Amino acid sequence: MPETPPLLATQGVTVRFGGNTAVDDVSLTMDEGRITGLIGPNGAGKTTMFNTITGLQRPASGQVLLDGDDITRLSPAKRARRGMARTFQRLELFLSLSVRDNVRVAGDVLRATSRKRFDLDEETDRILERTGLTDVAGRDVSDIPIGRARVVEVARALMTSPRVLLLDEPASGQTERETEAFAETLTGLAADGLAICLVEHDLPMVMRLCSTIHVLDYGALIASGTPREIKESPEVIAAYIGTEEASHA
Ligand SMILES: Nc1ncnc2c1ncn2[C@@H]1O[C@H](COP(=O)(O)OP(=O)(O)OP(=O)(O)O)[C@@H](O)[C@H]1O
Repeated sequence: MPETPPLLATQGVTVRFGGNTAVDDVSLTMDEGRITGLIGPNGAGKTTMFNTITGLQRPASGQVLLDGDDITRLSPAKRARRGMARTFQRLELFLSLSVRDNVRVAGDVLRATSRKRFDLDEETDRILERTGLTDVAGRDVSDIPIGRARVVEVARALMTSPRVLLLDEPASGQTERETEAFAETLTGLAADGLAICLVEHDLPMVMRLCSTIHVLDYGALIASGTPREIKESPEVIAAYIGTEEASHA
């Protein structure tokens, strides 16, 4: 029996900006039903990896595979249609719209551009409930704490019914309590089968939620493993965990 390929994989991905190698020969995987961490110091190449996986950045070499299919040349829109969704480090929300409308509009776009048929209001309510946003649904995004606005971004990404969800520093700006609730939401989403990839400087959160963690340093993958393996890796301690940077995490 042939082995089932990971839901998402990169193979030997290299990205260069002029003479600077931002990502250097990186191979990693993400599986359905799991939260995978992608960590490393500032400038290590995490966002560039997300951009390459979602199609915003063309790699100099290497492949991105979804279900084992090479999607390296597909546009971001085609990848989205195949089940990829992401959030950005900077909030990309409509500040003067309500939380509900910010989420609803993503479903509206999906209905207009795909053959998917669903009740938009029902689906919006379901996602708001799923992400714990029902209590602020009617408020303008500009009027809620930034930590909860980050969850609105996630809710919006969920409206496209993704199979892979890439989150770029989703907990930044969250209070401890918000992070606690958010972590529970992510665990629930993964339990439903979603593959989640988390770029996050909050190391305790990453260690608690992720089954596998990939560590980048200066563009190179220096370790991949369970939280325990990562915590004990001499390379990771030297490059990241042992540095002052990690003490801010
Ligand atoms: N569009 C670009 N043009 C030139 N260099 C870039 C570009 N985007 C990223 N870089 C460089 O590539 C390297 C990796 O950057 P990237 O933003 O992927 O790191 P990161 O791990 O996401 O960092 P952070 O934790 O600060 O978000 C850095 O040296 C960065 O300066």
